[in-house]
Amino acid sequence: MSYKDVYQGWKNDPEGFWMEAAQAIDWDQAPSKALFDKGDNLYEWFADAKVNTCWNAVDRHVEAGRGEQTAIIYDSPITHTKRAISYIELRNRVASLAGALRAKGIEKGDRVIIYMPMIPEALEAMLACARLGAVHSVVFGGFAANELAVRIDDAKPKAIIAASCGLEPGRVVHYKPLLDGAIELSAHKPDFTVIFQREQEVAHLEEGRDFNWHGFQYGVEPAECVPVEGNHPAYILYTSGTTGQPKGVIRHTAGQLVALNWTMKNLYNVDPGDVFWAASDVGWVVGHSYICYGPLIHGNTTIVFEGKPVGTPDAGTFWRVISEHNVKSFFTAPTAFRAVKREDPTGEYVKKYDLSCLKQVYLAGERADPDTIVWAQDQLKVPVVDHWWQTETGWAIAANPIGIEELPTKLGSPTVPMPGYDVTILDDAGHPVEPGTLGAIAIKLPLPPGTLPNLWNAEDRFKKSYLNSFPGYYETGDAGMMDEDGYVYIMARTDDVINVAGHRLSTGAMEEVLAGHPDVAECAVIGVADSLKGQMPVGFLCLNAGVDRDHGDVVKEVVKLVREKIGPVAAFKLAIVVDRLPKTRSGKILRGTMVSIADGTDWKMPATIDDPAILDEITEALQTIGYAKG
Ligand SMILES: CCC(=O)SCCNC(=O)CCNC(=O)[C@H](O)C(C)(C)COP(=O)(O)OP(=O)(O)OC[C@H]1O[C@@H](n2cnc3c(N)ncnc32)[C@H](O)[C@@H]1OP(=O)(O)O
Repeated sequence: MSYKDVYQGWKNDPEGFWMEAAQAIDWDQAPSKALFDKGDNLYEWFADAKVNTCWNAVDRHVEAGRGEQTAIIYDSPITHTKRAISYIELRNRVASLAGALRAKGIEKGDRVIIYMPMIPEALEAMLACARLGAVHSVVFGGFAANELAVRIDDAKPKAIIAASCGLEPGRVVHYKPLLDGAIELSAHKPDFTVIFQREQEVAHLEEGRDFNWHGFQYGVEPAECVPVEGNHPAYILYTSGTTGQPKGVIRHTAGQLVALNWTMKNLYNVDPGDVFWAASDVGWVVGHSYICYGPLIHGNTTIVFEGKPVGTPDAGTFWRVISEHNVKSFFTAPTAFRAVKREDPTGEYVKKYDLSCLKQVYLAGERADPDTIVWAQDQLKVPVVDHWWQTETGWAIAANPIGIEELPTKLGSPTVPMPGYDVTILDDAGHPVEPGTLGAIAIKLPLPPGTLPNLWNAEDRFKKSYLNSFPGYYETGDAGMMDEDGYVYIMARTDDVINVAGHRLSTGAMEEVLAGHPDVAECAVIGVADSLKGQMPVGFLCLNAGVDRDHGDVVKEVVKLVREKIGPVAAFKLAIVVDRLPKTRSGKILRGTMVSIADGTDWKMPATIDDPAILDEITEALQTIGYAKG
């Protein structure tokens, strides 16, 4: 069948399409129907089913006689470690961990925060929660204690599972002190923590609160898989919004199982037993969907890679891993390829490895620039698929569905909508626009299985953020267009969220930190174009009257403050002191115009600007740090 047939098949009978896809899942109680309309534009999928994620991701493969197949390959160039874990080992390890969590009181519905680096134990912790029906919330290791505390207060976890440390090139990330700091800062206190002690740093455990990963499993009864309702939350994953308070995206159990399983063949073109590698982090949605759940549900081998595209030890690391572990489909962020390309533009490292196993490459997390795609195509000689999705959707909105049919690539486009997504471009008044016309990218409701049904404890915010602007549609927050062939083009965000090295960050959250500096009266943060990371944040600071300190010192202090409060992942390194910020007459800061000036792209004087002279001041200030060169 062609893509067109499959997409049309879904359009003709959406529920039939997903009921058929649902047959690939082992149900404790099969769903009576696919879609449940909850009213008020809220929908759930397979809500009346009973099912367990861990059973589908682990146990069923053992039951089917594939227990000896490798489930997880751990490859850590940082620690010079490689390890393979079979499905049977994974089942035993997860059942034991889940048993220990249960013995300490964790039950279905309890929240468990996971704060771990890229080690197999992070996946085991996720799966152990899934086994019990506990709702995990993984927090990325590059976030600081304050961000962890915000998530603890929102999710109210009964337990936190963490590692003693993470390892970044050249430095140890001291997770345990960060965790202790977060618990100190948060109003909600977990009952207990479980610490995986890494040999690179053994952390102090607080008697009665902190338990050793191995020790607390001693003598416990392994836990069986607990069937949960189809609409039971599998996890909460926090993502940046326009303010410092992150949004807790909920993923329902059954929808995730059905949708991710469908994508593994139809989009990523792998069969059970094939090796699939997503070089991301468990702290991001890619890590949830395509390091942990998708490949395991589908019976693939997944890779947990603890390293970087360059420097661990060189720009050939990706190719070594692909060749050594027989990777068939590889998923990474454009920023990672840009880093490799910068060090090895002519692909000398590529030539050192036999990459005949590699059949296709997938890029996501940020817009893939044509240069990077062409470079990857030339070097790797396989299809390079840019695809577009979001933390909210959990899987691709638009892609080239290679497992169905390889469509022609159009550089700059992540190709076409996937079944389940009725993508529409709307004007400001909410009317669909003609092909080739720029507008807000919206998706006609209902969204497909596996996407967010709501935000954790924040239904009003969910409606305000996604549903209210265009009634009957999900607002993606991206602007773009579709061409005559139905190809989607993503051009920009419609809000103040920026994307730095594939990490979605809130400029609003950074502004909240800058505004907390005692010498700062007013501030703005924008994302400027960066040839490596896509975008980089730049802060503008207006100091309080009477402050005559060295501007360089204030800048150093705010840079440190953002690292301490949000974390190194914010990559906030640039700030400038200015006298005034450009605003409209109603007081709105003209961030978009500031971005155009910084990037040297065309811009028009905003009709509502209060004082045009301020834009000259901003231009001069940006030139002092190497931007706005025209
Ligand atoms: C499709 C749906 C989605 O969008 S899901 C999100 C998809 N995004 C991704 O998968 C992210 C892709 N990006 C990456 O993997 C990395 O940025 C790559 C390309 C590997 C580069 O890494 P790196 O060189 O560390 O740069 P960076 O900008 O990521 O890091 C900035 C600073 O943060 C630090 N950091 C990073 N990760 C961690 C971590 N897990 N724990 C602690 N710290 C971390 C880095 O060390 C770096 O720190 P520093 O400022 O250099 O001191």
